[in-house]
Amino acid sequence: MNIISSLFQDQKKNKGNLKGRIILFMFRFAQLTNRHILIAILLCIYLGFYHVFVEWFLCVELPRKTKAGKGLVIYHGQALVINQGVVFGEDCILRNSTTIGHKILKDGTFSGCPVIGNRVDIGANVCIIGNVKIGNDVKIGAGTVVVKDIPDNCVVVGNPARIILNL
Ligand SMILES: CC(C)(COP(=O)(O)OP(=O)(O)OC[C@H]1O[C@@H](n2cnc3c(N)ncnc32)[C@H](O)[C@@H]1OP(=O)(O)O)[C@@H](O)C(=O)NCCC(=O)NCCS
Ligand SMILES: CC(=O)OC[C@H](N)C(=O)O
Repeated sequence: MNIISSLFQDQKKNKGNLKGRIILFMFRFAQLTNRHILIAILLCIYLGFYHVFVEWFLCVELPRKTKAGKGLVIYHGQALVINQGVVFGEDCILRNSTTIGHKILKDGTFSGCPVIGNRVDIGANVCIIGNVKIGNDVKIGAGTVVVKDIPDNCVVVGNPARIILNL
């Protein structure tokens, strides 16, 4: 993944959305520390600042280890919680009050995390949990709870998510 080109694409996609731009700039910069332990050591004060400012003040948990393709958009962002194991494709949209992460299995271990395709538009108040795969070109309606795989090219809504439209 090219962090610098992702950074430029994110900025382009978040035009007019200063808060999204700031969060994503700081996220991509924090991702540089994934490249080598020495970079992480050099930037440890920055990582502390990223953690306090973005997580505590802006209420967006977007760990530096989360994999995200270029062109990520964050609208509003409050109460957005993403697990570090989540993978996003390119040009995905995230909004407020959304949780994407793993679940605790019956034996007490953690499941895998969602793998999300390209051009997935995730509405407000969505939960996507567990080892699920979301296809490309998917719209996930506000308030949807996703616990199973979603195929390409569709719109899903509800709890549990159901397809209302094939695109
Ligand atoms: C899912 C979504 C993309 C569908 O938009 P749309 O294609 O214009 O769909 P429609 O409004 O024509 O609704 C189609 C049907 O789905 C239902 N529906 C739409 N969105 C729904 C949702 N989020 N949850 C449950 N049902 C929903 C409608 O009630 C309608 O049902 P009906 O056919 O029985 O009357 C949109 O409703 C949505 O939720 N977008 C998220 C945007 C968002 O989060 N905005 C907040 C900004 S912070
Ligand atoms: C809450 C709202 O309407 O926000 C609009 C914004 N463009 C979005 O899609 O998130």
